[in-house]
Amino acid sequence: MSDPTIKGLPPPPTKYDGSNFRIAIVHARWNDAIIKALLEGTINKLKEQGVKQENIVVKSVPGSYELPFATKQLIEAGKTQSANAAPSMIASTTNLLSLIDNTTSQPSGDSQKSENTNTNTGGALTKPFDAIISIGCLIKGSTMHFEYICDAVTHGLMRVQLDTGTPVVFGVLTALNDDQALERAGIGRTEKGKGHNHGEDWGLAAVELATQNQDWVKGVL
Ligand SMILES: Nc1c(NC[C@H](O)[C@H](O)[C@H](O)CO)[nH]c(=O)[nH]c1=O
Ligand SMILES: CC(=O)[C@@H](O)COP(=O)(O)O
Repeated sequence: MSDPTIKGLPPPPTKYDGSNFRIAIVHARWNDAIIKALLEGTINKLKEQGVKQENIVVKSVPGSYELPFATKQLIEAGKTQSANAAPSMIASTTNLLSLIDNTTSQPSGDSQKSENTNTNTGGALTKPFDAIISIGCLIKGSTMHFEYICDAVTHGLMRVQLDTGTPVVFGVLTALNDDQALERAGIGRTEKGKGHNHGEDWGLAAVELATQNQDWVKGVL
């Protein structure tokens, strides 16, 4: 086992506030016991940073090979949902303003703000996703299938985030055996102990990148 004082993710440089973020998680179902542990670790860490349960959207696909396509489609679906919600948001804001001052008022610049933080009647945000976490677990078998899927998924997820401008956290374990995967899901069963749930690192990365990206897209450094 590597030296934990050397390898690993240090605490984030600052405490991030995830309370206004909308995060999507898309996970494969292969190697389900490991996926379930990773998913729990990810969601717990998101909520620990203030992301609300109603603003965490979870979808699943059969295997890791489907992750890049599903991730891309989820990002686009979030943008479409936000655009569809915007007119109703403006209308309801206008109606509310006219009720308040009893005169018809044009949507203020604030309506732009409401478009960016749309909420529907359920309280869940309907703005585009601030980050996506793509979770899978690939375990080497006896053929080259493992190598090809690992390579395709890795490059596919990187391309999705660069093409869309939405942060995509790489939550895919590429394990050579079951125990390597179990240890990285925090449910190890050998003398090495339970290990560390990498889902926690992915939850941290999602909120950090969402925070930094909201400044970068506005030209704030
Ligand atoms: N062997 C694993 C797979 N294989 C399935 C593929 O990901 C894919 O669903 C299939 O080829 C149909 O397109 N998936 C994993 O996530 N983990 C594995 O260990
Ligand atoms: C990651 C895989 O696709 C792998 O589990 C498939 O196993 P095999 O190479 O024995 O078919």
